[in-house]
Amino acid sequence: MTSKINHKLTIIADSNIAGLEDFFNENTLGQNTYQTVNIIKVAGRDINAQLVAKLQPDVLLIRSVTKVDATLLADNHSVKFIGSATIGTDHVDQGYLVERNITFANAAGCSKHSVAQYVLTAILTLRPEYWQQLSTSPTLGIIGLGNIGSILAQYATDLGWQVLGYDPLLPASNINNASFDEVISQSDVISLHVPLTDKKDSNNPSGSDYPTRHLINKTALDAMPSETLLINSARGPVIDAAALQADIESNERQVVLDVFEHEPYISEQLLSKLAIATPHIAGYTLEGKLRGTQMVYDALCEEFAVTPTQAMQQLLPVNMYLWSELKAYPDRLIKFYDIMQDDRELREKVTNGQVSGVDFDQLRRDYHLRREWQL
Ligand SMILES: NC(=O)c1ccc[n+]([C@@H]2O[C@H](COP(=O)([O-])OP(=O)(O)OC[C@H]3O[C@@H](n4cnc5c(N)ncnc54)[C@H](O)[C@@H]3O)[C@@H](O)[C@H]2O)c1
Ligand SMILES: O=C(O)[C@H](O)[C@H](O)COP(=O)(O)O
Repeated sequence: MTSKINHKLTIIADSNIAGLEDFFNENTLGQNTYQTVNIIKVAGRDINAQLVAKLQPDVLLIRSVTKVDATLLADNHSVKFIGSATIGTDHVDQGYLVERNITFANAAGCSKHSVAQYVLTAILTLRPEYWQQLSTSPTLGIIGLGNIGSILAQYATDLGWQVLGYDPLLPASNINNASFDEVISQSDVISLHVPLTDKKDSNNPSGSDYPTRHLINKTALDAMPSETLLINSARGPVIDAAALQADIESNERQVVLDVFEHEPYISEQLLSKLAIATPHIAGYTLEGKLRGTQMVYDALCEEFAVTPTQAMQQLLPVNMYLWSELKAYPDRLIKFYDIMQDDRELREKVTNGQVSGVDFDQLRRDYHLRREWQL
């Protein structure tokens, strides 16, 4: 950024970002740098080209529902920093931001424990016998072994489960130990932890040689034993929803979805077939969201050469949720996280054959943030 000294900093921020006022104000961004910090809080889906052109902000702070690309920034030449307080970045055209010399930061790994604990809760709610499988331990298939997948593998190993992992972009390891086909055909449970990517080609140079859109398609579902529990807390389009619906109808498969191909809309036809359904809240713990804000704040301070002065620990109430306690007393799971309450609240929103986008967003906006289990 050319001039670090300014008299006013304008930030447009997604109102669903936790701790906005605590992290972004005159004191936390350096008293000598900015005399005023003006935060305009907006619903993420309402951060659009017209607003960005009208307000000419210096900074955008977003979450996954704001698409950042040439359309959003066509008539704006003031933004110098964009932070997404999320892990996923599929909503951001990062190549375009490089062309525009706009610094981008996301919050890699911020909610890795939250999502892994969500997956464990779903599995153990549906299959409590897995707590202490004395005879044969269950096999957990994990597709994508980055921050979340690898943490989930640690929890699974801690419970004595077998892990079959597949990640073509990482070297073989004690968890990256199987082919895609082996995970699909030999797992009792399969959990998806990949980014949403499309095929790399001349039109999409930033794509992937291992695209994940519709990674789980009819072919994969046909090769999956009908008793295999399938869980998606990555991105909805990683699973072909039409193929999934047909698969559940013919195989009666147990499926858990926290993300949906046509999010924020969910058809009742699909919803009624799911064992557990939640409105994209797997990462929604107080720790996970505040850690996301912290990481974006730290990146903004680095951009402005300002020493960070706000730490999330100061914002966290006492946390009594211990993984060691839950392992010792599995029947306390519902007190740690009652996932079926989230499921019920989503299903109660069905009107006229679907969950509307407005209701889906309201559930996420008003979600009572869980607490992340402490190790
Ligand atoms: N539901 C939620 O609330 C929630 C919360 C956080 C993240 N997410 C989603 O989960 C995704 C994963 O998060 P993460 O922190 O583990 O990301 P990460 O980038 O740390 O790990 C993703 C892993 O997927 C691997 N991968 C990429 N393409 C693959 C393929 N075709 N097959 C197998 N593996 C492949 C990568 O090599 C990488 O190791 C995010 O991109 C985000 O979309 C969802
Ligand atoms: O990518 C992530 O971090 C998660 O999917 C996160 O939940 C994004 O959802 P958002 O709250 O941004 O809508």
